[in-house]
Parts: sequence; structure tokens; C-alpha cells
Amino acid sequence: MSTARKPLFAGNWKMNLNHLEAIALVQKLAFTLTDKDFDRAEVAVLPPFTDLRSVQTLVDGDKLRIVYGAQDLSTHDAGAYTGEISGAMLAKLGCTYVLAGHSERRQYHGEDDQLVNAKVQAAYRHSLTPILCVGEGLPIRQAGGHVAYTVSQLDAALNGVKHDQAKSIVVAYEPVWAIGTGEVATPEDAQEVCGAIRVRLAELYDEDVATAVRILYGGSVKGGNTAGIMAQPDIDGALVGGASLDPADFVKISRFGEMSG
Ligand SMILES: O=C(CO)COP(=O)(O)O
Repeated sequence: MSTARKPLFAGNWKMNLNHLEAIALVQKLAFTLTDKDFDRAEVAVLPPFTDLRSVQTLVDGDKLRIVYGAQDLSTHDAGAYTGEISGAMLAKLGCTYVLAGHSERRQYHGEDDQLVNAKVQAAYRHSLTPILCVGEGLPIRQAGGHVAYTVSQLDAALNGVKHDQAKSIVVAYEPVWAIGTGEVATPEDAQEVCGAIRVRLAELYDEDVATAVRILYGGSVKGGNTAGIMAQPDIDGALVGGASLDPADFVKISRFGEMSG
């Protein structure tokens, strides 16, 4: 972590919690997190689409400092695309962030680099900040190709993205073998790839972009392993799956793994 960038802890709820459960979880987080916590780090939740309106009403009504976003968006802005949700709709719901290219979308919905690039562009068209997810599967890691593979995903996703847009992107390095498996990457393993992502951003754009972009680690992050991850120079926060459904653990993660704020 560098003091130049505000850390971001984002909870990807995946397909969990209905809108009533969403309200209860956000209320619990809001009750525990203090202004000091929000001054130190940005805390975001990424609920299912059906929860977003309820979360918006709660956040606006109680003037909460928690921000929120969606887990996916359409490459299209409107039209005959049954079942899709546009960036315009998410913007209207007050979303700050939207995931693009989560490994579960790539794996179960056949999203390739070109589609992920189109989703990143769609997010920018509606002033949403993309959280671009990249990361290798186990065979690539075992063959030693993890840095090259992840950097090539980054290259493809940023195709046509302009300097000022790139400056605001969030990149999440999520090695597929560490997602939901309890198998967390060592802080050094995570740093190796996150550092390479930052070097690549400087090559693709310039130092200005490389210094500004927040790079998160994701994959079995818990309160107990956050401090080691956050001690790495190129890791600026975490994208949290399972542990983000547990308010006490997500608060601990948001406090860099410390118990109290
Ligand atoms: O996919 C993830 C977040 O997007 C990580 O999930 P887990 O934290 O459950 O491993």
C-alpha cells in the first residue's frame, strides 16, 4: 500500500442476499464503521442487481459513507437485450463501481478479453468506475506463466481506453485458484503480479496513471490475512467474496486486518 492512493475494500457478494438481507448487512456495516475508518479507506459493497435500489435508498436516506456498485453490466446502452442491465441503469441507481471480467463471468458465461474490454468501455460511457478483474488459473501458475497471462488480460481490457479514463480504473488481481478455495496467495505472490500490473500501466500510459491506479488483491481474503497483503507496496486494497458476507470480518478487513478502528 502507498499513502498516495486511498485503499479500497470492496465486498463482492456474488449471488447471495436478497434485498432485505442486503439492507440488514449494510446497516450492520454502517453501524460499526466510523468516520475514521472511512477517512482511511473506501468501503464498497457490490450486491446483486435486485438489491441495488434498496441499498441506494438506505445509503442516500441515512447519508452513509459506504459506496456501492454492481457485479456486471451490459456492453450495450439500451435495446432488445433480454435479461441485460445497462450502465445507464446502474448510474441512475447511484453506483460508483462495476466489476468487469470477474473470473466467474469469464468461466461460466464465456466472457473473453474482447467482451471485457467492451464492458470497461460501457462503464466509462456512464461514468462508472470499472473494477477490472484479472488473474490466472492453476495450470498457468504452475507453468510459471502467471505474470505474462495477467498482463495480457490487462492489455486487452484497456484497448482504446484513454489516459484520463485509465487513471481512474481499479484493477483487481484475483488468481482463480485462490477464489473461494481458502487457498490465499502469499503476500509476495500477490505483490509480484500487482507490481507487474503497475509497471505495465506505466508502459501503456505513463507514471501518472501507474501511480494513480489502485490495484486490489482478491482470493480468500479474510480479516486474518489482510494485514500481510496490505503491507505490500503495490496492493491498495482487497476484493472480498465470502468474507464480505460476514459484517464483523468485513469490518476487520476494512481496518487492514486490525480488530478496532
Ligand atoms: O472472487 C472473489 C471476489 O471477487 C474472491 O472470492 P473469495 O473471497 O470468496 O475467495
